[in-house]
Amino acid sequence: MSARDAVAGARRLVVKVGSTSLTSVDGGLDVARLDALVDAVAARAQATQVVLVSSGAIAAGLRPLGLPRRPRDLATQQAAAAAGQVHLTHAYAEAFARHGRTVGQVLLTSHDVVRRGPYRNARRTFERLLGLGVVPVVNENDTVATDEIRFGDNDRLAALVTHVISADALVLLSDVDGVYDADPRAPGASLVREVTGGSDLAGVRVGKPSSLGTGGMASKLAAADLASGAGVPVLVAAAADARAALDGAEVGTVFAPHGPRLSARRFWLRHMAGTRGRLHLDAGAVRAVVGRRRSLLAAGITGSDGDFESGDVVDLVDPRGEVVARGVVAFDAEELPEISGRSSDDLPPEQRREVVHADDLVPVVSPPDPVPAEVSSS
Ligand SMILES: Nc1ncnc2c1ncn2[C@@H]1O[C@H](COP(=O)(O)OP(=O)(O)O)[C@@H](O)[C@H]1O
Ligand SMILES: N[C@@H](CCC(=O)OP(=O)(O)O)C(=O)O
Repeated sequence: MSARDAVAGARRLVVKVGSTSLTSVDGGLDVARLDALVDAVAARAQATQVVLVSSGAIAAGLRPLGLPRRPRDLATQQAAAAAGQVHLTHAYAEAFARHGRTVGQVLLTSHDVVRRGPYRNARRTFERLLGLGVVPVVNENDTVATDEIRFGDNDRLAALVTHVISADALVLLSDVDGVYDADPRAPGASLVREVTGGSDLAGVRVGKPSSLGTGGMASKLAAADLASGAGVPVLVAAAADARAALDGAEVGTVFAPHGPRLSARRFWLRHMAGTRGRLHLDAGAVRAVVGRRRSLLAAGITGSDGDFESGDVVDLVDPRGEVVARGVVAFDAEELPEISGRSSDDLPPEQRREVVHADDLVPVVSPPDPVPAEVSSS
């Protein structure tokens, strides 16, 4: 089955739409475009469970706060998101109501999907919302997300949500009708219709995001690479072509799936941007953790650095200093020196547990095909 057919036939679908497709350049929601998008999604949602990941909170907050352009500092971005998210959700609720559908707002930070408890909650909530026929409308919880726990861009968030709900396909909608081999604002750029491996992207050059977008095409490529590399077909298309895209028409750029599907927590652990510290492992621990997929015990740790707390994500490093795995640590940084190198029998009962449980651990593999980063400055 082709990736376009997979999108058309998906029983569960994640559709992500970017700020540029929902807002006008001077800030403020473009309700006509939002309505048109909702018409397309609602038509599809009759036969398919659809989760909508929508950007646009910051852009929608500019006008209400009297801001002339997208702010650069995090605090003002967060304030704009707080004001804008209200308008965004309201507009979606009204637009879907015209189709007799209810929306549910889901705001996530990366902690909510890395930590086991919140992850299970989020997954359960999605299942329940979908079971009730509600269309979940997801965004990053911008007001509380700090630099360390940000997804950073909604393309990545959408790739992750696709895994959280085990969706069959991911559609990334933007103001551009697919991936071009060069910045489409420059003359002569042509559309790449299908990506089956990194070689299809070898000649692709990526320019800056539009003035309202966050990640630009580079982040869409990275998200498409993450999702398709973990077994999910991806389509990048124009929001204006949403209906055709969701019907499997020959629009946009498709990324064929390759690689095994990972659980969402492992997917995120492997690909998340930042970690809070490092645990140094001896050779035996590396063999146990990477080779035999065992939990990491205190006995195999030779040292640690960083300022982490129990529940944070840390890198696991081999004796040569290479990162070999990532995992959720079950101790605070200050407890590690006291327990490192000691066998479980030597530890007091309250510390006799895995430092990183096997379920919270994923080996790190380097990506086979590099994704183009932003190169031009148009
Ligand atoms: N090689 C490329 N192919 C397609 N679009 C590109 C490319 N390089 C830069 N872009 C720009 O990326 C923009 C889309 O990213 P962005 O502004 O972040 O949108 P969104 O808000 O939809 O996430 C388009 O407006 C396009 O001009
Ligand atoms: N969470 C932010 C959007 C972040 C983002 O990735 O934006 P975009 O590049 O337009 O998809 C917001 O709602 O404004």
